[in-house]
Amino acid sequence: MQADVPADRAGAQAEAQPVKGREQAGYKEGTSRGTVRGQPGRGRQQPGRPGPAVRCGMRSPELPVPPPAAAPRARPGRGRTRTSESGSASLSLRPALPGQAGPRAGEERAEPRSPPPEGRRGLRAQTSPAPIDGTAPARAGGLGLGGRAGTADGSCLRPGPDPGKGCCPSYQDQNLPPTQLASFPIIRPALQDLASSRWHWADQPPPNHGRGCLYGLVFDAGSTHTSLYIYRWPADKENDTGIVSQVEACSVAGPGISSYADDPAGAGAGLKPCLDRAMKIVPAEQQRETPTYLGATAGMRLLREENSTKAEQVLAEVSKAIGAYPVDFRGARILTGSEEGSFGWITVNYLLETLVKFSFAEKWAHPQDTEVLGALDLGGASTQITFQPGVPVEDRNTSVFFRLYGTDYSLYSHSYLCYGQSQALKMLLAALHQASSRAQISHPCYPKGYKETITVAELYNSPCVRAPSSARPGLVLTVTGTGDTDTCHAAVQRLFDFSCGAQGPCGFNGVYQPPVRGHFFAFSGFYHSLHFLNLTGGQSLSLVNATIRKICNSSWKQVQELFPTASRTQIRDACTASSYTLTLLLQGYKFNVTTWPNIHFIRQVANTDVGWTLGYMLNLTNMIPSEPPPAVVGLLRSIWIAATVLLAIMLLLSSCLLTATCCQRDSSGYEQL
Ligand SMILES: O=c1ccn([C@@H]2O[C@H](COP(=O)(O)OP(=O)(O)O)[C@@H](O)[C@H]2O)c(=O)[nH]1
Repeated sequence: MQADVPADRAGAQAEAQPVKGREQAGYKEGTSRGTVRGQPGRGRQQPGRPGPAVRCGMRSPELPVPPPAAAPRARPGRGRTRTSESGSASLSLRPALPGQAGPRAGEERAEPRSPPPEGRRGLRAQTSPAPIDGTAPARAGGLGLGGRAGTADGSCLRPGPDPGKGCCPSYQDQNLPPTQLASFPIIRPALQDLASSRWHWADQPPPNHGRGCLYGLVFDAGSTHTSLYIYRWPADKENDTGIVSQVEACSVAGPGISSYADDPAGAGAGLKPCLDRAMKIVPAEQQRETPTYLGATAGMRLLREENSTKAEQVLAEVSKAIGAYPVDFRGARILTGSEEGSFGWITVNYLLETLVKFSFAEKWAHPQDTEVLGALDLGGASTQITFQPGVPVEDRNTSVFFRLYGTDYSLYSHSYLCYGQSQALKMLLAALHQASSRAQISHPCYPKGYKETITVAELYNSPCVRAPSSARPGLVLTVTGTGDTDTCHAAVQRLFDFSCGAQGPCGFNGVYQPPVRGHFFAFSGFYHSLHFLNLTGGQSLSLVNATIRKICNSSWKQVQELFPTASRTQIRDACTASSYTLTLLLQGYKFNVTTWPNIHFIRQVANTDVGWTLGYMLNLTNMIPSEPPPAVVGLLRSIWIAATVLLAIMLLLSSCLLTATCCQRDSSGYEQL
């Protein structure tokens, strides 16, 4: 793990070192192969609680290094790279303790270089209603997911008067046709069989029809905002599999919790409306057994770089606020970049059932013909790339191992701090300011005719940017848009160092990255920036380029007319954000015209938001075992037995055929063999 803070334009630089052999709550760094450990088979804990099965009824920082400047290349197999937040990781299932903060300064050490419905029998297949753009039609559920049903807002199709009760997916609700398969070739194999067979409950209604759900709550405390995700799954799980569906995503008013550094109590108070909402959804008698987590991401990683005390105070306040509710609160902590990327990868593949799925034999099985997907996450303060490269990951800091359902996954995962959208746009503005060295800034990515003012203090309020020593905090800067596509593109590119040198493949800023492989889901900021321009529907790279070019050449008046209902900030940033997204994907992560179609811009899968939170909860609640569930073992054994019997029959038949042939030849007067 390490961290880099942009040195010149970026401000501070820091590194965090892997902590060998130490296991943190929910995360283990180091080089050893690890697993997402579950307790397969009998005696396995039910999600969300220790002990016997629950019956119901009763979600280092590294700061960017300026490109050409001095970002030493990552050396495969060696130490640290800059601008990274990854680390060799293997996820454990040890939950965070209540109130426990995440990795602390010593654990994800930073050395600033410069200031700055059940998986139940009978369910053969299900799908979700026809998705809107950004939602993938998938078999609801993932590892053992049977499916889910829901509305666009994530609520139950038939919530009833009390949304907390009688809301487990029902047969009728889930007997829906798969749609838009063609849009997602990677998941087509998994879906086609389902399409042809029609989703249905195999033999009988679900045992828990209308009742028997467990709940889990995860706060995603991002740099720009906080959301509370309310998940639910059937209590009666079959063979270590289950269905987790998103009941609701409650958006917390205001900015991300890192913005409350000088008012920590405000961060806690802001969570209450969503906690109140959750208490209306989770039945009263189940609240105390509802596992509840808060995971903070890059915004808090940056705050911790700046002021670890303030970061701890914020975490303490949000913990206090959540702890005041009758839930099984299991801690508020700061995720490492590697965790953020890894849990996002788990979420994606869980939702698409690429890790294990319900087979025609009505058994949970490891899909033989399905490739796992990669995950591309663009937050406000960091961006993550996680995928299975198919070649050994040469840099231990970016390698992640998982053992899920008896299958080993060797992944590449890396997080670039400060290269989230908001911080990258801030770095761009700071770079433009420093290039102008006046109180007037010409912004080539802002529309021509657009004008705004910003103080030096506001511009340089992040460790990702470092104010020039001559700059007075109170100085008011005037930013004027010039709407110049080519100049914009060049300015965005200067945020990165794309050179890889002679030491092997890289992403950017000298960070090792094997060539991208397979299909990817791109979510969060990747989705939002392109969705705003209607470019998330599988458009060709040339069309995407042309559209962004057109937007970037538009005047302020023209873009306002184009997006009459969008906010001023959204319209202002349309060109910058989309240009940044494209540059990051193509030159940063090294996608090209051939691999571009393999990127699927997605917001939701089957009414569940794609992000790290679901994977986080699945891990911490032991819902993903490292070993195959008994059903899978059973299936493999059955296959072995069937294959043996078949071989015996074939040998017998061959022997009979040979004997018959010999006798026939003999009777025809041929020489005996
Ligand atoms: O409706 C939305 C919701 C989110 N976002 C973007 O999605 C990302 C969410 O990032 P988050 O706050 O989670 O930041 P992190 O802490 O993960 O870096 C940011 O780039 C937001 O600008 C957006 O553009 N529109």
